[in-house]
Amino acid sequence: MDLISRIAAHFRDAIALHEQCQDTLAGPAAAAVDALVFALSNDGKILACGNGGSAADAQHFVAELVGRFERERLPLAAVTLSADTSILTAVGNDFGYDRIFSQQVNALGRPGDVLVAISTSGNSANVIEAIDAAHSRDVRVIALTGKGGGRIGAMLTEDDIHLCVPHDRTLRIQEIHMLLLHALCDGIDAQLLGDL
Ligand SMILES: O=C(CO)[C@@H](O)[C@H](O)[C@H](O)[C@H](O)COP(=O)(O)O
Ligand SMILES: [Zn+2]
Repeated sequence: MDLISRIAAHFRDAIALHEQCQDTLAGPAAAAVDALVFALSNDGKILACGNGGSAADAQHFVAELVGRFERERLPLAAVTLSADTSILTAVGNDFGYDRIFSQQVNALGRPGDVLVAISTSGNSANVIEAIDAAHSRDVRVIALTGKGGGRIGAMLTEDDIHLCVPHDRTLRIQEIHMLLLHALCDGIDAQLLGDL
């Protein structure tokens, strides 16, 4: 396949997946907005984590909550668990990589908080341990996954919210995850500030 056809195929595949997700994920994403707004309006905070590209997505999402999205508003309480290199290296070095997020959930998580846990495979051990820690601390979980949800899909409770992208390629799943995270920011602002 020549390079232009190869790139065009990315667009075609992404368009088809976006259309599919428009039908299946808008409802669960609206429930996620309600959960986030409820937490933020009741002194709760948002913790977000993921590995690799999902670490960048978590950071991107939190920056838009603490800073701003499209409109000026009060800063919102949110922390990225995948951004502090000293914590990540100390906990990873002393206790193991699987504990890098759960240690922070145990340090920071309080009942009424929300953990936004991002894993395209649904199988990253450190994200799984973070969700376990969230459950033990009455922190609600919003999980963004793909590939059928993996072990994370199987461990979520009725109180949690699962946004599972129906695709097997990490890059496509990440593209929808970022759209979802922007939709969550937009929904939060619409609830707090009114429709644009
Ligand atoms: O961004 C990418 C691939 O697009 C990679 O950095 C990717 O995020 C990493 O391989 C992650 O370790 C994958 O973890 P996960 O999404 O399965 O939890
Ligand atoms: Zn990537």
